[in-house]
Amino acid sequence: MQQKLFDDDEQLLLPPDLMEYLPAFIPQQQADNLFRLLREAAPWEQHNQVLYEKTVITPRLSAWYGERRSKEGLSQPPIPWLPELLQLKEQVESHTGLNFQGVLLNYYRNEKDSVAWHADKDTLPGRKTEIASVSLGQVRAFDFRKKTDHRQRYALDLAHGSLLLMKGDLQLYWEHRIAKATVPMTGRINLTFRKVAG
Ligand SMILES: O=C(O)CCC(=O)C(=O)O
Ligand SMILES: [Fe+2]
Repeated sequence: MQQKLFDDDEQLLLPPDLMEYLPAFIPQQQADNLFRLLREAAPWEQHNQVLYEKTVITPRLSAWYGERRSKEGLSQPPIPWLPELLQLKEQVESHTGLNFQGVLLNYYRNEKDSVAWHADKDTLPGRKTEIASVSLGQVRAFDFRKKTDHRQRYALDLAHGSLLLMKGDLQLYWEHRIAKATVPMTGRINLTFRKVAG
């Protein structure tokens, strides 16, 4: 049976082997508290990225907890978890039956912040990439498109307190992004739980 992931007036029924979406994964109160805590306490950084040979500032802030790897794939010293994040990690793990060693946080401060089309590559050799993505704050549209046919393109609104599980061959054949918005928006924090260690 196909799982329904969009409103009745939207067409796409996403294959449940690629994505699962739970709009109210954590209670409102927990989502409110986490948003406030992380906005104040996370070690936010803004990075440079090379785009078409120009170095530009990444249009969002990011932070890590737990295990992580450098761009070159080298493991980095782990960053200690906050108790509230460990609790969320346990909720995600018990819901998904997966284990995650690290979490990448993105903070989109307003409508001008974004992440460009990409697929996530931090796959362990020989395994499918499974990424559990929790969203807090402002609802933003998550777009995804087929790498080989950009006309196959869909959008999903990621709600405050929601969980999106990306799995299977999604990272292999599809790209995703959070586009800049054309109307004013408040802050959104996204947490992507990742498998880092072996
Ligand atoms: O903010 C999001 O929902 C997506 C973030 C993302 O794609 C990433 O961190 O790789
Ligand atoms: Fe991503």
